[in-house]
Formats: sequence, C-alpha cells, structure tokens
Amino acid sequence: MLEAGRLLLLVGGGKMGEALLVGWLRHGLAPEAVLVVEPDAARRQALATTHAVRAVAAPEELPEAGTLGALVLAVKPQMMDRALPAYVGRVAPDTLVLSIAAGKPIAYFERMLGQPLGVVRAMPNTPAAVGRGVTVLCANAAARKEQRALAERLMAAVGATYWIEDEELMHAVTAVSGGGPAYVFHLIEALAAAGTAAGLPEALAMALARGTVVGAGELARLSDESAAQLRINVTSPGGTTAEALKVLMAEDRGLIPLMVEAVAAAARRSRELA
Ligand SMILES: NC(=O)C1=CN([C@@H]2O[C@H](COP(=O)(O)OP(=O)(O)OC[C@H]3O[C@@H](n4cnc5c(N)ncnc54)[C@H](O)[C@@H]3O)[C@@H](O)[C@H]2O)C=CC1
Ligand SMILES: O=C(O)[C@@H]1CCC=N1
Repeated sequence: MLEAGRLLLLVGGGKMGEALLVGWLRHGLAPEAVLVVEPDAARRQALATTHAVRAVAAPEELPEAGTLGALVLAVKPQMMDRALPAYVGRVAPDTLVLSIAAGKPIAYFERMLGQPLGVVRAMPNTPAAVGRGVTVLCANAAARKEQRALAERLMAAVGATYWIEDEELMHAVTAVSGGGPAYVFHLIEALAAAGTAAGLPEALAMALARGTVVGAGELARLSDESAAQLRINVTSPGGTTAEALKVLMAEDRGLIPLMVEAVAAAARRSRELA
C-alpha cells in the first residue's frame, strides 16, 4: 500500500483513526510501517496490543525515521491547531498529508505545515469500521499523481470513494455522508419508539427496528432497483404502508423538508468549523 521503506504516521487513534488502521492492515499494510500518536493511554495500549503497531503518546517520542510516506490526521478539528506544529519538520514535498477532520480546509494545512505540500482532504464515515464507509476526497493542486493514488488506496481500504474538485462541496458532503450514519441510527431509535408507542414490548420494538434498517440497507446495497422503486415494492396500493407514507412524504412536514433542514444545519456548522 505504501512505497517500501516509507512510514505512515497516524495522528489520532480514536474511532476513525482505528477504523482506518484496521482497513489498512487488512489490505496489506505492514504493522511495522505504521506509527501512531495517541495521547490517551488506554486507547494507545489497545491499538498497540490489538493491531501490533507502534503507538506513542506525543510526537516528541517518535523515532527519527526518514521522511514520511503519509501523515494521516485524525484528531478532532478543535485539536488540530495544537497538534499540527510538531509535524512541520516531518513532512517532505512527496509526503501525502491526508486529513479527515471535518470543516478544516486544505488551505489550513498548507498554512500550518508551511511548504508546498500534497494535501488531500477526505470525509469518511463510521461504517468505515466495518469496511462499508463512504469517503469523499479532494486534493490540492500540489498533490502529485502518486499522492492522490495513495490517498485513494488508503480510503478505499475502508469502503467506497468519490472525488470532488470543488472543495466547497465538502460542507454538504460532511452533512450528508459524514454525519449520515447518525441520522440512520436515529431512524432506528425513532422506529423503535414508534413501535413501543404502538404497543410492542421495548426490546422487540428495537429488534424489529434495527433488523428492518439493516435488512433494508442490505437490500439497497444488493439490488439494482432505485430507492424509489424499492419503496414502491413495499407499498401495496390502498394498503398500510401507503398510509404511513402519507405522513412521511407530506410535502410540508414530511421527512424531506426535515432532512433538508438537518443537512443545512450540519453544513452551516461545517462552515463555522472552517
Ligand atoms: N466520527 C465520525 O463520524 C467522523 C469523524 N470525522 C473526523 O475524524 C476526526 C476524528 O474523529 P473521531 O475519531 O470520531 O474522534 P475521537 O475522539 O474518537 O478520536 C480522536 C482521537 O485523537 C486523540 N488526540 C487528541 N489530541 C491529539 C493530539 N494532539 N495528537 C494525537 N492524537 C490526539 C484523542 O485522544 C482521540 O483518541 C475528527 O476530525 C472528525 O471531524 C470524519 C468523518 C466521520
Ligand atoms: O460530527 C462531526 O463533526 C463529524 C463529522 C462528520 C461526522 N462526525
């Protein structure tokens, strides 16, 4: 996955950092080629024992290895100012700088790391933890073909990838697929709550709601039919589902205007974080 002899430095071994790490190792990256900086002792230990990678608490503890093949930034956007300065001396023009931080624009990394660098900004999502992520990538003009290809390999290890040219679209991407899994998990909660309200025991309502979302997701994945057709397939004319959809698809107060509002709010926050 990396050029022989080069190292990948992962900064931040939290939920997303570990999801990426698991994907890379599964796709053939040697554990010896990975260094992780993770200040949280419990997480650091878990990463080192579970994945056999070298993990240190702070950049000062890193070995004086040669220039990096890739610097992957997976800390919270709010931590980035504090984290980045330590890596200025470790990146070279041929190092890929890959950030998954929400909101932080490419220009921010160019400014903080202070030289013409190949920077790729990516927005994955948490299904990356099971290899079913969706990631959108955007590169700066300085990113070489090999750096883009490496970014593609690193993110393809955890799911599907798409590229955009216009970085401004990252706000909408973050709001749709970055946070999208949370909306789907909330749909499970909402369906379960509705089941309980309709008289089902709580545990059964949750099992039905979760199983339904999982099954519908798998059907959507494997089927060639559009989402609209899959919905129509459930909906017998004059039947029960049609009644529910009258509520969910009401033009003024149905799921679409609600989702439009939710995604707009997330995109607004992404712009604020930038
Ligand atoms: N959770 C999600 O659904 C998604 C998150 N992201 C982005 O991924 C990044 C990481 O998010 P999560 O993994 O969810 O957060 P997390 O809180 O699970 O992981 C962040 C990790 O960074 C560590 N950390 C804090 N300061 C550090 C420093 N100076 N150096 C190295 N590590 C440091 C923390 O101890 C923590 O383990 C964020 O920038 C977020 O915007 C992107 C897409 C989806
Ligand atoms: O909520 C957040 O800010 C991050 C970005 C997308 C998912 N989680």
